[in-house]
Amino acid sequence: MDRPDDREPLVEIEGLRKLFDQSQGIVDTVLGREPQPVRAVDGVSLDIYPGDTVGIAGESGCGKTTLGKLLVKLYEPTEGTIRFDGDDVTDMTREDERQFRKRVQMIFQDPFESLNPRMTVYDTVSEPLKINEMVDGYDERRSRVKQVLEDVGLGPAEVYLDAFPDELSGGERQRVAIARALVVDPDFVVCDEPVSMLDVSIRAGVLNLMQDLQDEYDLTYLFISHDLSLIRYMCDRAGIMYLGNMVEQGPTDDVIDDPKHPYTEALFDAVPDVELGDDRRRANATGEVPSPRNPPSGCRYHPRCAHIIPPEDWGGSQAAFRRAFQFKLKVQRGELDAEAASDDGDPVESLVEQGLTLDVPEEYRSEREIETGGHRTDAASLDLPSDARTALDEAAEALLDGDQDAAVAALDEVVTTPCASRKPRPLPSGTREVACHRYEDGDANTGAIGGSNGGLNAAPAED
Ligand SMILES: Nc1ncnc2c1ncn2[C@@H]1O[C@H](COP(=O)(O)OP(=O)(O)OP(=O)(O)O)[C@@H](O)[C@H]1O
Repeated sequence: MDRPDDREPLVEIEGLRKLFDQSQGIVDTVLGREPQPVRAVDGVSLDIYPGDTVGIAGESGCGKTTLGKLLVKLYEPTEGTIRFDGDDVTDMTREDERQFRKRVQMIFQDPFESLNPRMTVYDTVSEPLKINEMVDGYDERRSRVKQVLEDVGLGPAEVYLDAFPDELSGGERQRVAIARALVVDPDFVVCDEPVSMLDVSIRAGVLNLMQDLQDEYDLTYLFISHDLSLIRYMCDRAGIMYLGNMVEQGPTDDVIDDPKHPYTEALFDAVPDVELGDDRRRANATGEVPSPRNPPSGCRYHPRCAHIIPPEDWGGSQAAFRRAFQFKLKVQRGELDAEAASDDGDPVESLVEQGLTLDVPEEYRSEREIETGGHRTDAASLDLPSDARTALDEAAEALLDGDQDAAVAALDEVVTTPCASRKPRPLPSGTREVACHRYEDGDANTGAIGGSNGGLNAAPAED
């Protein structure tokens, strides 16, 4: 993979995991099920180089904030290592940890929550200096605080020193939070959605300020954001997370302009202000994000993936396989309505049609899908191979008999995917690293698992 240069990384993350134990819900308790931990971060590796701005993007709940908090040691990892400037962060002496806490800071999304309402701006910004015993005496401390306030655009500083947070605007409050982070002259700052709570009209000003401060204070940034246009604007490198995994990482422009992982493609499709145009709608995710307590086997993304890989002996197109796989998922989840189908002329046909329909979540719908209420209704024209069609019919008949297990068993021989059997390793592909079975031979168009593509090449993804 393309590396910025031959410098040593400032932050090295390897195999990082954070599982949160959660108390059981009532259903689990009644059914006597073992509580499942939330797999918030589940095997992330990433290097961050000095002076870089790295962006982490992904849907809500994919583990971005947890990753950020692990990096500043607000959480201890369940597994894996974080090295900062060569030192293992999880195994530090008290003195090393004191130094680390000075060198690494975090700016949070909500300046209303991150600032103590009972502390003045001076007290807020000077507190880290006192805790870290960094400057001698009141005069020096006051002059340092004033300098940082001016640096973050709160000048003249005298106007702000005695103000309380509720006397400030949202933008001013976030600048105070930035000043508090910078007053100890850190090397690495994790910025978790730093402008998302601010009025749109002032966001650019705060981001530009953060860019200026990066030069002035010689900072390395990790930006966490839903906002892909912000990631594009601020970050040299981008990492895309899905259900606790890093699915793709590399130079930001490459990741955005030529996404390789199907999830990255879907994510950019969903963002109107990254102007990709309709011809870039190469992949759409289907369904909702699964629970991180019980993530899918193999590739976490496979149940929603537009490029899911058919088995080697699949006789139809990839598009047809994807529909058949959606059918199987709906059978497994008990989502097919056999009762409604029974009222139709041909209940088997009706149930098969129901199962083959892709349900596209609102944020991913194209104009055509919005018109059809999020369903793609051209299931009848699919080139399903005859053995698959037979399996689907058998499954539908079993469902109509009320036998879900038999329905799943009917599909198990024919509708299988290598994507569900093994988790893909992040591997270099061009300028980046991609964790997708389609790239295990280096390029999506030259093969798939085992060297044969099972019909993958011949079949472009559905649009
Ligand atoms: N302290 C915690 N205890 C239990 N579960 C947690 C805790 N913190 C986060 N989680 C869970 O871990 C998963 C990842 O959460 P996280 O906040 O890291 O995601 P995120 O990508 O930052 O989401 P968002 O963009 O909504 O902030 C979620 O399912 C969340 O509910």
